[in-house]
Amino acid sequence: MVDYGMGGMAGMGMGSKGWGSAMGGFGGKGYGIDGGMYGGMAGLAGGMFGKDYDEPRLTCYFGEKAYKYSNRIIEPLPWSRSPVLQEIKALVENMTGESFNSVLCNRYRREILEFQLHSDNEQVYGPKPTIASVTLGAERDFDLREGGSRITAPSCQLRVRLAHGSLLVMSGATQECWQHSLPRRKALKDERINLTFRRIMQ
Ligand SMILES: O=C(O)CCC(=O)C(=O)O
Ligand SMILES: [Fe+2]
Repeated sequence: MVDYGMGGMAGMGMGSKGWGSAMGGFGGKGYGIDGGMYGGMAGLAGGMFGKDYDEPRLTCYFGEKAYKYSNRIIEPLPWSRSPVLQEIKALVENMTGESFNSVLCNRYRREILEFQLHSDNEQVYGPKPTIASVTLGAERDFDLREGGSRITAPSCQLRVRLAHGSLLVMSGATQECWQHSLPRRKALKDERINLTFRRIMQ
């Protein structure tokens, strides 16, 4: 785990070691995630929310409570639909020492598009949330820019390469003081799946 040491206020670490058999399943086709995940993703892409548009990524969400995302409400799929995700969640919890009750899954079908600068600072996560981000498939650059509700003049920027099997942990005041994005890139051969494990306050 590499600690990027953001002055103790915000913390970010990264690592890829220590994955068990769950990750092995992601090497081949279909990433080993069961039909539940793909079913859910296809459902969202098909305009489940009334407004049908071509999203740059397919999204699904597992957890217990509905999730508000870009002015949309995403109903959770039950954990029982994906034993693989349960296994990965347990590994991530073990590695981070945190407990998570939801995971947002993004499957990127057109890598050429960017994921715009944002912070995951919704109230539902509470103050200083820990968000653990797992990358599967294609590598992708992940940019961090200092700024956000508490900082008006951005000063620091950071680029991290998210490799297959990597775990990026954003904690402390990361969401308050930093924004993150995926920069625009040429189309990649492989798809990418990103899993962000989060704790939603009950
Ligand atoms: O795909 C990624 O690495 C980041 C996704 C992200 O920032 C999000 O879902 O909020
Ligand atoms: Fe994010």
